[in-house]
Amino acid sequence: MSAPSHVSATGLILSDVEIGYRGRHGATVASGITAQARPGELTALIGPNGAGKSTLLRTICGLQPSLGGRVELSDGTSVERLGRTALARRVAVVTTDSVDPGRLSAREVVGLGRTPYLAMTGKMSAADHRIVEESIDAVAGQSLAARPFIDLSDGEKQRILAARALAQEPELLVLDEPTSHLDAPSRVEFCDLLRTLAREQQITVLLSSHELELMMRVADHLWLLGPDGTMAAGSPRELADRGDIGATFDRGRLTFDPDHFVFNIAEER
Ligand SMILES: Nc1ncnc2c1ncn2[C@@H]1O[C@H](COP(=O)(O)OP(=O)(O)OP(=O)(O)O)[C@@H](O)[C@H]1O
Repeated sequence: MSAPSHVSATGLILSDVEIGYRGRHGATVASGITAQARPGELTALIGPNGAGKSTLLRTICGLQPSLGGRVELSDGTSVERLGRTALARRVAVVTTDSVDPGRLSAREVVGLGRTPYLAMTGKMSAADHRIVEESIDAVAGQSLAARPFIDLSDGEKQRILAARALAQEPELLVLDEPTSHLDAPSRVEFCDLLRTLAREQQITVLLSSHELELMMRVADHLWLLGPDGTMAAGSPRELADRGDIGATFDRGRLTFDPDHFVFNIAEER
């Protein structure tokens, strides 16, 4: 599958973004967020529970409004200005609860990714079918394609949902904790797959995760959302060397070793 024609070198740009909730129980969750995610790279959003990762991803995907600042795609378009269909042609979202497939086959689930491109008839063209097959190929999913989606394992489902997202031909692929239900080898495989897709198709891939050691190893770029509502961005090595990872996650017996990208748990005293 080739890179979509609309990709550029800029990807996703956040400028002084404020996220949070309006209303009686609303509050600012984080502010002053300025960061970039580039095409061809895997950017991982990490941070402690409640820091605002899901809130930020929803804001980036246009699923909730920002409280301030700008979220822009490669050509400077604000996501909040795009209508639903235009947004779905440029931004694909994978969350664990984002699909209720009934008895749809895995191939039919991937086909849902073509929805933003279909005419009123809802009928897929030969080109749509070709893109669906290429998307299934990209995740090595042909052996799963005819099976009911609901019968697949969590790891297989994640691959098919990634294929559905690819079928949208997005420039930005956003995944909220995509590895949370996977075993250790599947986590590594799925992240490697995302990185390959980012590179080969020049997609900007942004995922959130609590798998800190894994993200330190697989991500090209990290966004670290701190408990104080600020964001630090840089390569895993840069954040480790600056002490940002330890400052955010060291607690009690747990300390981050910046030389080896691992967390150590001290013996109980
Ligand atoms: N609908 C809502 N209205 C008001 N506050 C909310 C709402 N949803 C989430 N919050 C609050 O926003 C903050 C950030 O939540 P969010 O789910 O974005 O964090 P997170 O980093 O994804 O957390 P976790 O790692 O635990 O999934 C939390 O304090 C949460 O209580």
